[in-house]
Amino acid sequence: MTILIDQPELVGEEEKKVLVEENGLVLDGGFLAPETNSFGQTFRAYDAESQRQAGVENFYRINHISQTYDFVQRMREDYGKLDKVEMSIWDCCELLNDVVDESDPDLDEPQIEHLLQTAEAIRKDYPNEDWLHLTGLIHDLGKVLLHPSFGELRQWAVVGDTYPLGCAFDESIVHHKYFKENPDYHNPAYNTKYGVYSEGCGLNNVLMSWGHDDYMYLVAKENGTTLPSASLFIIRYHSFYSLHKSGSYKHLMNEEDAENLKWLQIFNKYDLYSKSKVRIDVEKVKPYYLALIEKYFPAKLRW
Ligand SMILES: O[C@H]1[C@H](O)[C@@H](O)[C@H](O)[C@@H](O)[C@H]1O
Ligand SMILES: [Fe+2]
Ligand SMILES: [Fe+2]
Repeated sequence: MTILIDQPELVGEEEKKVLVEENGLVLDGGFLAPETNSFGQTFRAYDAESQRQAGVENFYRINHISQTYDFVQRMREDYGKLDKVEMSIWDCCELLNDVVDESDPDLDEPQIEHLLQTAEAIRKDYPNEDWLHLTGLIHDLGKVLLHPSFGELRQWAVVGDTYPLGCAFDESIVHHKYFKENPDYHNPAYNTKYGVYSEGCGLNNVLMSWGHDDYMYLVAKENGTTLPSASLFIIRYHSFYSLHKSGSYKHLMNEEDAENLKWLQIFNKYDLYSKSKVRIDVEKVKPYYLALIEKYFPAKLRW
């Protein structure tokens, strides 16, 4: 059951309401989602005419044709070695200064802005969950795969929504039609509801399309982060919109996934709706995040 609690703070005309579950989990920290993005469109309107539409659709065409079960296995094996670079979390944030994501209809700012906008929006509504602030800061760091020192992967292998391989592609996935040209689409071992999986097998056993989510999850875990399991879950599945937004693929989840999904759904609002042209003063907030990084990560990580 969820309870509505009035917040004394007034936001414009509206009074802030906070949704709290019986177990104390704050489902809605009072975040008021804007109706339109900085291009005047609703968020994630993949078919609406806009200056980014054609580029984004072309991105998904290539992504859907190229992500296969075999490809993901090879990438996980190669990048799982973490033998590319040694650097700190903050160094990586700075590398993302130059990265713009071609899959995103709502944002054309450098990625470091998005990281700080997400983290700061969470911090405002959930001041005591410092692990969630840091999760906001690092959730997209895997986009560093686009950087020359990481083999300069193409955008289709790094960004965009993610989905399972090894079972049928669900209709709720953005621009689903392009999967018809993916070899796995025609492979009977991979194109049924369960494919190579079984009921409740747990997402940990599911091979997701390769990109910044799974890579950053591997980096955080293998470098021994002390962040809680909900944080690792958020990092790993934040682009899995067909699950956390559309509710598809729930038959593959286990109980732990179901618990963690609640946090992911909270996180998603901040990840999506904090995207704006309002810049954060990096130097001002840097000391706070450096302290958090020190609390949850070693000084240097293997990437
Ligand atoms: O275009 C966006 C972007 O690449 C995000 O980082 C990712 O998490 C989203 O799922 C995707 O739709
Ligand atoms: Fe992301
Ligand atoms: Fe993000």
